[in-house]
Amino acid sequence: MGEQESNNSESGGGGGVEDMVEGPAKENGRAADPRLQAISDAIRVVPHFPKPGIMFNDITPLLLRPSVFKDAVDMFVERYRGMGIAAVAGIEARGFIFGPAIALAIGAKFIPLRKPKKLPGEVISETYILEYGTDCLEMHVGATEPGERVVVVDDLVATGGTLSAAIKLLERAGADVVECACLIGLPKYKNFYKLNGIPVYILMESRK
Ligand SMILES: O=P(O)(O)OC[C@H]1O[C@H](OP(=O)(O)OP(=O)(O)O)[C@H](O)[C@@H]1O
Ligand SMILES: Nc1ncnc2[nH]cnc12
Repeated sequence: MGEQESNNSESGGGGGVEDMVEGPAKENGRAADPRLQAISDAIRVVPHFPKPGIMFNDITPLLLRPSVFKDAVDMFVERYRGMGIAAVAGIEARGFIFGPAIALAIGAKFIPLRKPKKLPGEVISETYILEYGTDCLEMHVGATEPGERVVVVDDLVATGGTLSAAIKLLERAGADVVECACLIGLPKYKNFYKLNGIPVYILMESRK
């Protein structure tokens, strides 16, 4: 089993606030999408989890409300349907909750980007720095073909390190990463995203 590794601890290079796509709350100056309030209300902010000082955005209450969960998925489906997206790449673990539903609805395949030593086949790897530690993502060799249009899905972007690692994995395999999509963006980091020029679309900023 081969493994190719690359380290993005110096951040992805390029990027910055211009990579941020305004979410539906502000898009084109229109009124906020009426579904957003219930989505926002269903996200619980837990102080000091998993470490002191971290305000943890917990999406599990949203999953307990099927109509609100569906609205969140639908908002991404409405954005990406008809855009020639061949694959949705979901980031373990919480990108696995939203990504497959979006992929099925737009007729795309789903690519799991997993934490180390979970995928049984040949993988490529990227290490990255988190708000509260370091981690690594892996993807099966052959999961995507050169030139395929891919959207990366996760629940939340904080520093952008995880999305940056995902973009690098996909681009190393020749994919055309169109956009990253998250429910939540942490505003304290939004000027610092390093995502190699790939836009990040968020439904909302964290309330705290
Ligand atoms: O923008 P960043 O600073 O990289 O942080 C965002 C990432 O952190 C969280 O996952 P986490 O690493 O906690 O893993 P988990 O979903 O397995 O709990 C979240 O689901 C994102 O994947
Ligand atoms: N504040 C936060 N809440 C939930 N997930 C996170 N991942 C990184 N920072 C996070």
